[in-house]
Amino acid sequence: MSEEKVLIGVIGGSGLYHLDNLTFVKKVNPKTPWGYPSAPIVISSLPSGTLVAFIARHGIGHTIHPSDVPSRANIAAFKSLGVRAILAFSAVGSLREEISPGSFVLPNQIIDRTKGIRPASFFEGTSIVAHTGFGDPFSNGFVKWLEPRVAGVLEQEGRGIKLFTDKCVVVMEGPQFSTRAESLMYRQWGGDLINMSTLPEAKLAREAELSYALIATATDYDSWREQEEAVTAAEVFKTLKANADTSRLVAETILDDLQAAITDPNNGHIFLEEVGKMKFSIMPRSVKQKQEDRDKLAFVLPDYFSGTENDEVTA
Ligand SMILES: CSC[C@H]1O[C@H](OP(=O)(O)O)[C@H](O)[C@@H]1O
Ligand SMILES: Nc1ncnc2[nH]cnc12
Repeated sequence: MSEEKVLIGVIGGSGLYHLDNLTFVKKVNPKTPWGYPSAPIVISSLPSGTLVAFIARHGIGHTIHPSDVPSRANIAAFKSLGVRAILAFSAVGSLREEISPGSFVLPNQIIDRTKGIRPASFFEGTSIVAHTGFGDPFSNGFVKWLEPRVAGVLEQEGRGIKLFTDKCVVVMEGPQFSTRAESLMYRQWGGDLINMSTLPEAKLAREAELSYALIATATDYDSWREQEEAVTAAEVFKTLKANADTSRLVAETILDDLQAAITDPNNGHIFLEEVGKMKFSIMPRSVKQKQEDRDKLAFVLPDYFSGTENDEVTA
C-alpha cells in the first residue's frame, strides 16, 4: 500500500454518501485515540492522480444520529492521513426567504445550539487545557478560494442554482426539528441556515489546525413561515438527491484545483492559515500534565506533543 499523503478530506452529509467519477484506491479505518471514524475512509484518485479521502458523516446507510457522529475520530483520522484541508457538505434548513431550497451557501459564522452532550474538544478528559480561537469558525481563506469556483460550477450546471456567502448557520442538537418559536428566534438572532452537524466538527478541525470550509445545501424552509407547513424529513428528501448530485459535480470539478492550490508555494499559505494557532491556545506545560494525555494529543498535534525532552516544564 502506498504511504502517499492525502491532502484533501471530504465529509459527505445527508444524501452524500460517496463521490463520483473517482478511481477507488483503498479503504482505511484508522483507530484513533477517540475511536473509529463514522465509516471506513474511502481514498480515491481523480484522473490527474490527486488523492481524496472521503468520510460519510452518518455512516454508509445513514445509521449515525447527528448527536452521535464520532467527529473527534473523523477529524483525527483525516489528520493521521496527512489531510490539510477539509471540505464538508451539509444539508441545511433555510431561515431566509431568498435562500430557497436547492440553493448553495458558503457560511462564515455559526451559532451553537447543541446541548453540550457531544464531545467537542480533543482536550476533553485530559489533564491539558486549551482555549482555541473560534471567532472565525471557518477558514476564511479557504472559503474565499471556494467562492468563485463553486459559483462557476453552478453557473455551468445551468439550472439557476443560487450561491450565497457570508451567512450564519445555527447548529442545533436534534434529532427533532425546531419548533416554530425557535425557528423565528433563530432568525431574530441573525441565523440564516440551520443544521445539526457543523459542530463540533468545525471546532475539532480548528483544534487539529486543519483548514475547514462548509458547502451548505438548502433542503427546506425550516419552520418559521407562518402560513406554511413546518419542516418534515419528507420535505428535506425532496431536494436531497438533486443537491447531492450537484455537490458531487462541485467536488469533482474543483478538487484538482484545490490540490494544486494547497501545494502551490505561492498560494499554499491560504491552507496553512490555521497551522501554528494552537501554540497560543494550549496552557503552558506543567508537571501536572500526564504523559499519557500528551501522547494521546500527539495523534492530532504532533508538533506540540511528541517532543518531550527539551520543553520547558512549569510546576
Ligand atoms: C436529513 S435532515 C437532518 C439532518 O440533515 C443534516 O445532515 P448533514 O449536516 O450531515 O447533511 C442535518 O445536519 C441533520 O443531521
Ligand atoms: N430544517 C432543518 N433543521 C435542522 N437540520 C436540517 N437539515 C436540513 N434541514 C434542516
